[in-house]
Amino acid sequence: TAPAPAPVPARPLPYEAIPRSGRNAWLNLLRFWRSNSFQRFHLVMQRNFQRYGPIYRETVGTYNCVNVLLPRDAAQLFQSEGIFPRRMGIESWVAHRRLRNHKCGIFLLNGEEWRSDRLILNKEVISPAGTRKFLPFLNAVAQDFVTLMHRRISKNTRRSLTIDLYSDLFRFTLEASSYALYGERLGLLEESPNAESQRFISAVETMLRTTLPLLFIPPGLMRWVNTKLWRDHIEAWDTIFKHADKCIQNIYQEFCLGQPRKYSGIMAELLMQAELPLDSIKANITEFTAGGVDTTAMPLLFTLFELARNPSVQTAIRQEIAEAESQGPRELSKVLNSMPLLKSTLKETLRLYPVGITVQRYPTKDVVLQNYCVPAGTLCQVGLYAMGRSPEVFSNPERYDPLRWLSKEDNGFKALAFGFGARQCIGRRLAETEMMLFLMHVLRNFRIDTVSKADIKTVFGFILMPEKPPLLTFRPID
Ligand code: HEC
Ligand SMILES: C[C@@H](NS(C)(=O)=O)c1cncc(N2C(=O)c3ccc(Cl)cc3C2(C)C)c1
Repeated sequence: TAPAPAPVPARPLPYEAIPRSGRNAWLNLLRFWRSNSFQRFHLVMQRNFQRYGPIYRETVGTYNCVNVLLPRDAAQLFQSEGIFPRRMGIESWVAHRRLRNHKCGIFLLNGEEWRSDRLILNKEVISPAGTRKFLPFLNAVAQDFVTLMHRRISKNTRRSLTIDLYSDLFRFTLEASSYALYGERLGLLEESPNAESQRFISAVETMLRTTLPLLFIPPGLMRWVNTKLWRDHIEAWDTIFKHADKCIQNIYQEFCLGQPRKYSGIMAELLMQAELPLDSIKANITEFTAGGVDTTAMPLLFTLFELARNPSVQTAIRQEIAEAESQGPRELSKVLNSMPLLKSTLKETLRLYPVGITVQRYPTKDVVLQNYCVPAGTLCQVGLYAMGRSPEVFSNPERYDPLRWLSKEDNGFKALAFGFGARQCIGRRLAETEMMLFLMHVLRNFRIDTVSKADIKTVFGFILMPEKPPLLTFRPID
């Protein structure tokens, strides 16, 4: 009998046929606004995927977007992103820059402007050579964090400390990223951290929190709809820029007095290279300063919690750290590269708790997603939170199991927490290194326990965060 004819690929269905969530865009916005669904945006997306399948269209106000969650559709978006990949802009941020006559950093730039800044910044911020230079700075801060915890515990009659680590983690990530960026210690891990830096940390939190409701309002409207929200947003931005400007001034003075002989951070390298004008360096360094706090603190909190409620994983990592140390003193980057389980633990945390809950792109050519034709220029986004918890993508998705990343299974386009391609997170290496060094030193010195083993509820406040920070117990390991 003749072989069965090859299956003819079904002609892609038209764009209009893509399942849609909710009919009326403005009704959706109202519903969202009233029920404050912005904070549960990641859960709304997850429910929509369960209801409509692996692709659906969403219109909330002026925002129209095609949502996908399968790795192969993420790969399709990567294939069609072009050489100037683009995400949805953040009007309220751009509006502040215009109001204060500041340049934008690469997060807000697009096209040729984005690409020329990005290629210059890559060399100091994300390249292996750049990472090796700032790695020792991050290590020093991670060690100081352990010293701080020992000091606190020694004050206790009990040989343990049960604490809400939230604010300490922000101090750690700001101290570490500022040291890598400016080559200068803020002293946040001392007994009495200085008030100005505390103000900066809370300004970043206020800015992120007020960004959320402003995301969905057309730019012109936002000033009138809710003046308090807008005023708080601008005030927080001004505090952020004032702090970054002070740090930049300090290093700029020193730089003018004579070029530092040894490496003294990313900012100094950019000044010496003189490939970027000073106002572009300032705009980007400000983004990195503010973008390096909450984004890295949250995954550390989630990791410590998961290791506390998965003690066997915690023990296995401690074993891996001991083995890495037993191979004698080596360059730190080599030590980190010999801890695959620790690196997979970060991937596992970011699978269940992705800091950025989506990756967005505007395809530059028509693309077929789930056999639907999506025209070029349509905003598309990969639902990272939903992907990370989808049984179609990960077996036993609710299980915290870092070993899943070490199996020979094809994990292509499944670890997207830092995005993909030329426009992926430029802070990726800084964040990964900072988190690995922190966990290496903390796990080598303390056993982590948690009071409650119940799942942490998450809220979306421009970044994914815990609704209530978990209480963690630190017990020194003699
Ligand atoms: C030091 C700064 C810094 C840190 C730390 C940082 N980011 Fe980013 N991230 C950026 C910047 C800047 C961009 C925009 C890059 C661009 O548009 O070229 C970005 C973009 C992203 C994107 C979008 C990528 C894409 O393909 O569109 C994701 C996702 C992301 N970051 C995730 C993370 C996660 C997860 C962490 C921490 C665990 C993190 N970031 C920490 C600076 C940082
Ligand atoms: C959470 C995630 N959102 S995303 C990029 O995936 O949509 C994200 C990932 N990496 C970095 C950030 N940043 C911040 O937090 C932030 C604050 C203030 C400024 Cl001036 C600049 C930033 C950036 C965009 C760097 C945010």
